[in-house]
Amino acid sequence: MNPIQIGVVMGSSSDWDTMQHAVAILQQFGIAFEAQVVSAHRMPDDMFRYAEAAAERGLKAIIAGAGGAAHLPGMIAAKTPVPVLGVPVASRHLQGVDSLHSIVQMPKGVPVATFAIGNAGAANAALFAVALLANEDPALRAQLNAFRAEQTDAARAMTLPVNA
Ligand SMILES: Nc1c(C(=O)O)ncn1[C@@H]1O[C@H](COP(=O)(O)O)[C@@H](O)[C@H]1O
Repeated sequence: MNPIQIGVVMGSSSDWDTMQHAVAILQQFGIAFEAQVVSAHRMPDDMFRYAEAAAERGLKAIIAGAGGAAHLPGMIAAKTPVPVLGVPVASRHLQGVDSLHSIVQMPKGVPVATFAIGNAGAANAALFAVALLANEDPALRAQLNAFRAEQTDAARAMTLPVNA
């Protein structure tokens, strides 16, 4: 079996609706990944252990999704040199603006690559992880190029009611 390359973590199982879009992309590209709930707030010791072990375990990137006071991506980034891709999950009361601000406003020196709120952000975080891996993997690069070409064809084929 291929060693796990990408870790997907989220603060709660309630984030799955969003984070499944990251997982779907990783599956589509055949990336070996793991997905689990790890909360900085509710299970800080587990979160520290996960982050501390990530580099040695060979993870190439960690996609971390959380909502509200979304400290998970930043706290993981504080404990590992492995690149952390943060996904703001839409929150019930503030629609994810709180999540976005919590993730994006990291202090200088501890970066988290921050994506858009919600499903598209989750998918893009996974595509970004694929792009990172593709730097060292020509077959994966070809797969990514094919994905992009399909997307271009689909956009070119778009029609509008006014032209029908
Ligand atoms: N932001 C965090 C963290 C964290 O950052 O450690 N742990 C849980 N949460 C978030 O709390 C929200 C509500 O969680 P529940 O639905 O379990 O109450 C979720 O979006 C989760 O990411």
